Amino acid sequence: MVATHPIPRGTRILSETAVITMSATFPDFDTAGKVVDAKFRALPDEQQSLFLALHNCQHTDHGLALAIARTNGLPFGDNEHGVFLETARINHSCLPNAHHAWNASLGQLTVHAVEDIKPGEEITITYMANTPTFSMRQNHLKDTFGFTCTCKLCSMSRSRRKISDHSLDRMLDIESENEERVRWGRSPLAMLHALREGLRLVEKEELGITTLARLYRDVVDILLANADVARASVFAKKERALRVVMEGEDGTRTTELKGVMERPRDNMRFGYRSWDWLSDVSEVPKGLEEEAFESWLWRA
Ligand SMILES: C[S@@+](CC[C@H](N)C(=O)[O-])C[C@H]1O[C@@H](n2cnc3c(N)ncnc32)[C@H](O)[C@@H]1O
Repeated sequence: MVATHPIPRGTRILSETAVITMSATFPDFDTAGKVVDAKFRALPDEQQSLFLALHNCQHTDHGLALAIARTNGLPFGDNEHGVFLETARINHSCLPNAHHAWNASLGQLTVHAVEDIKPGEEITITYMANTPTFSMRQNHLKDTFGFTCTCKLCSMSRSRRKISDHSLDRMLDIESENEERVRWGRSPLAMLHALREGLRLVEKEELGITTLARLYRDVVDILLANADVARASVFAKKERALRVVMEGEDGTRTTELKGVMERPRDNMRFGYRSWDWLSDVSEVPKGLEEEAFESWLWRA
C-alpha cells in the first residue's frame, strides 16, 4: 500500500470491519479450517473475490480459507483475530510509519500514520508484538510470513546492528524480568526503574512510538496498581499524547487514559497490588526544575 498524497502524522488512514473473525485460541487446525471455510462461504460474492485475492504463505492442508486467514489475520479486541481486507494489503516494517489498533467504540480496526508520509512512500505496520533482535525478527518473519525483512532497522550496517541488538536484547530482558516481578507481585520500584531504562533505550535507538507507548502503558499500570495516582496521572498524559497519534481521540486506550487522568481512582487497576504509594493528583509538584521533577516522577 503506497501513499498517493502527503499523509500528516496522526491521520486516520483507514478504519474497517473484519470480514472474517476467529478466536485466537482455536481448538485444532481441522476445526479452525472448517469454521473459517463456513464463514468464507457465507460472505457476499464480491468479498469472497477480494478475500481470495489476498496473499497466502501458509500450507493449505486445512483449506485455503484458513491459510489466507492465517497469512492476513490481525489480533484485535480481547482474544480474536480478524481479516480486514484493506489493512491486509499493508506490508511489514520493524520501524513502521503506521499503526493499527482495535477501536472498540467503532467496532473497527483503525490505521493511523505515526510519521509524516510522503507521496510514493510505502505505508507499513509491524506484524510483531514487540521488537526483538535482528536474527529473532528475521527468523520469525521468514517462518511465519515467508519473507526476508529489509526495513530500515534490518538493513543497518553490521556494526550499527550490533549496538542496536545489544539495546533490543536488554529491552527483552527488562520486559521478561518485569513479567516475573508482576507474576510474583514483587518490587514495583525495580519495575519502575527498569522501565525508565527501557524508555531511555527506546529513545536512544529511535525505536518508535509503538514501543514508547507500550512502555508508558506498563508505567501507568504499575503506578495505578500501587495507588500512586499523582504519578500515574502524569504518565497517563504522556501516553495519551502518543495514543492520540496512534489511535485517534476516540481510540480505546486513548479514552481509557482520559479516565485515568480525570478519575484515576475509578480505574479497575487502582490499588489492586498495594496502597503503599497512595497519593493524590493534587500532590503533583509544581514549579520544580526538570531534573528535580524527573527525580520525583521516577521515585529516583
Ligand atoms: C498480509 S500480506 C501483506 C500484503 C501483501 N504484500 C499483498 O500484496 O497483498 C503479508 C505478506 O506480504 C509480504 N510482505 C509483507 N511485508 C513484507 C516486507 N517487509 N518485505 C517483503 N514482503 C513482505 C509477505 O509475502 C507476507 O507474507
